[in-house]
Amino acid sequence: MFSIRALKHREGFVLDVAIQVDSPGVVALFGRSGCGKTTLANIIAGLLPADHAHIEIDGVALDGNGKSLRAEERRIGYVFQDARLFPHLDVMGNLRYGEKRVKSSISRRISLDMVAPLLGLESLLSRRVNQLSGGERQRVALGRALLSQPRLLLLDEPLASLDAARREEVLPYLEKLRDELAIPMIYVSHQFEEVLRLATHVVLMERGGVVSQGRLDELSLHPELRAIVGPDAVGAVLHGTVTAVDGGTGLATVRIGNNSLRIHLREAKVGAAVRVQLLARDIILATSRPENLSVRNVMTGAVSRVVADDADTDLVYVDIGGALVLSRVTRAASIALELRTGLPIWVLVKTVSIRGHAFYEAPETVQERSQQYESRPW
Ligand SMILES: Nc1ncnc2c1ncn2[C@@H]1O[C@H](COP(=O)(O)OP(=O)(O)OP(=O)(O)O)[C@@H](O)[C@H]1O
Repeated sequence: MFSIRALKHREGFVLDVAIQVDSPGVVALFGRSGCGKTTLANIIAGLLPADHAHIEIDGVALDGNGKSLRAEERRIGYVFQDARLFPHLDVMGNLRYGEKRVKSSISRRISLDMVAPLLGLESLLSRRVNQLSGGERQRVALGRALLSQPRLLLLDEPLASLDAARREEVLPYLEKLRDELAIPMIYVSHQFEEVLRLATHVVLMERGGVVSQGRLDELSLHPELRAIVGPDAVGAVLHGTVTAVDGGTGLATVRIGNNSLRIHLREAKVGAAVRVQLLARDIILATSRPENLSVRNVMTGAVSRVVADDADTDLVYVDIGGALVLSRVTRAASIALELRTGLPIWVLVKTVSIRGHAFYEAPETVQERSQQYESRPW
């Protein structure tokens, strides 16, 4: 789907990246401030010339082999931190602007009738830009970008200027774009929460380079990611499948590895693929089967390894059968329990502490949508 190589020298900074993503979905560029995310996004969009670039999206070469398409020829819908709407136009006028930029030779797959309900814009169409909240502005910016019939949406920290409540308001719309339109997206962020909810592939960047890339569950325990998000936000990200939903309690049972977890999930459906994060600080370990506890989620596994995190704390990796969970325990507890590789262990986690809101459709569904998408002549 994406093949990106870019080299750019700036005073005191070198961007040198190679990104290869074969699956459809949302590719998150994640890293600290100044690591080069926006520089790369601008090169992809054709707004910044690189010293060397090879950019291919869905088999279409945008840059490379001596040919570089101009920004307006790339069909990339770029949404920035600030919505950059036209203040003299109302919402409808801003959306129509996106449509006007489309060449007649391109078939229009995305219509205003589709975008308005998808982004909850129906009641806002006649509003002036200065009558919109920050979240609404970003939704209009997304709509305008979509109506330009992009082959790729490039979102550079689209929620960064919003407060937490507004971010929560916009995030479900981004999830809908990912799941219902299956439009390829590159999502630039330094907010792990957003990556956790949206990304299907993560590119971890540091000082102008790619440290690692892959699925978030594979990268969640990467030391560099740990260093960026900090000890309190460190935890295993796991993929599982909903096997049951209890209508009474609203709890979904999610199969992960050889174990099951009960999780609060919005709109959980049996068979849906789910992503959950278990923060290392919330995981309790026991060396014998625990009884008479209020904790609902008890998984079984074996200690995979124990590593020192700091002077007083150990990180314990537990294999729960095909997946690793991380627990942060005091060195004193680690010694008292004689934690060591191979030791059978029970892993406890309170339902309320599981971040299970991030979920997406079964990969095969996304794959199917993507194939439909690719078969369209636009
Ligand atoms: N116009 C410019 N001219 C020279 N150097 C620049 C320019 N813009 C950015 N840089 C430098 O390039 C490096 C990468 O910046 P970039 O904005 O791409 O990082 P980023 O990861 O997007 O950061 P942030 O998350 O803060 O937006 C930084 O060292 C920055 O100082």
